[in-house]
Amino acid sequence: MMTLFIKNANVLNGQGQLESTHVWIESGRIKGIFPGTTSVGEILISAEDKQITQIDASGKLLTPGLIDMHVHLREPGFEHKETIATGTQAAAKGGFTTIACMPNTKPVTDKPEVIQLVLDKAAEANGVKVLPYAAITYNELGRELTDFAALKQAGAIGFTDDGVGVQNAQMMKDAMTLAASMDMPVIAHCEDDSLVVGAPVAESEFARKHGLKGIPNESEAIHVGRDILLAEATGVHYHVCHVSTEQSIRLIRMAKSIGINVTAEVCPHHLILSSEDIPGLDANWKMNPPLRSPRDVEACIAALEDGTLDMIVTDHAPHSAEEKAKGMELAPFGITGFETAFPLLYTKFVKTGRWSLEMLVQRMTADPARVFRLESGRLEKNAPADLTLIDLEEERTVDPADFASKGKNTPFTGWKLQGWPTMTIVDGQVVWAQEVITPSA
Ligand SMILES: NC(=O)N[C@@H](CC(=O)O)C(=O)O
Ligand SMILES: [Zn+2]
Ligand SMILES: [Zn+2]
Repeated sequence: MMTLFIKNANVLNGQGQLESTHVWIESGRIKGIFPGTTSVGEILISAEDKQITQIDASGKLLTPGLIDMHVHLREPGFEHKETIATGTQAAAKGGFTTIACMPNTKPVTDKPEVIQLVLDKAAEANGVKVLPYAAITYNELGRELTDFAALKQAGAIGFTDDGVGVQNAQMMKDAMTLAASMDMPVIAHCEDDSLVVGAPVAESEFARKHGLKGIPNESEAIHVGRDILLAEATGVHYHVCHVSTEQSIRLIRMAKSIGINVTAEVCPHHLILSSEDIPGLDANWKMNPPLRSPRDVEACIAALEDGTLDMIVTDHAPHSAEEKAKGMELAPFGITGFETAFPLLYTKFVKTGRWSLEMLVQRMTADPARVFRLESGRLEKNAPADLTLIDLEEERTVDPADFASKGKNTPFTGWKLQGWPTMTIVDGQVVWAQEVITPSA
């Protein structure tokens, strides 16, 4: 076990200010947090392990490791898009220490063996914590509930048919009743297929101009409304995936105000881009839910600010260049997310003064940890040493060629951003660093 001493890092204190801080890590946990004025020698003299790796974090932000509760790692079955090895490497490079992966693989994670396979592959990978979701229905077809008890036993942390909505209300109600009985959450991709019919982008001027069918806002919100009523009836913890519309937000806000157990997430792209930004028929701008109107974008930002939306997730959805080259109508939905998320949000919302750094960090650490009852997500004595170092000053241009992810499908190519992670630590082990670190006595 590595013993780490991170010195002179900038850490957010409870008041939202940055304070120079030393952090001592032993046996995978945070053993001590000291003001930067404390003499390093004095602290280290009491260390049992004398083989201590010191990391000089002067000028860098140190946060709890980032948590991403909605990602696609594509393995098993779609290894040409991503593998658990490449996906966790991309996650680490993006500063993420815990990620929760979706079941729309091939086979779908609808059986304990598939959950086990994901956990085995994750254990062989770089150390980033991988939490698997299991499917609600076999093959995500919406016809028959999976064996929730067996899947929970195998290590699933929740149930979702992400990729598609559960079309049948009784099926969703049965899923919620069963999940509630075993204290497990239901996580929903909200989309009513009868209102979508094969459209690649949102109903918008862009769709009209290019003669494309449009996805209406109601196709999302109608499921949110339905599921809130079912969550009220069953008492389940209901979590809404990738919220993108003003209408969904209105419903979630109302549900929370009367105490229904609903939580929700939002993606960086739905906070930053609208359908008006799509430059042309480039499928790197195609994702589900689609980019909506500027009004929806503003509603998402405001809802994240007031806590109606609880957390930020990337919905990291890698696809191959060949698949994305099929064009706006035929290419699959989805964009990569891990390696741009923090710099995008830092540059667009913190640098501009709209959000505090504290709020951004909370929505990517403490808030997901609270909602999904994870032990990580806080920088405290005795907490797991899941930590991320970030350079808030360095400006770099997004170039997919630099991604560790196999997925190069991003609409953010060429964007100049600040706030790049430089080191990611999981359970006290450095799982990724921009520069090689050598142990020092
Ligand atoms: N978000 C996407 O556009 N695509 C996801 C599926 C999903 O999250 O619904 C994918 O698996 O590619
Ligand atoms: Zn989805
Ligand atoms: Zn997804």
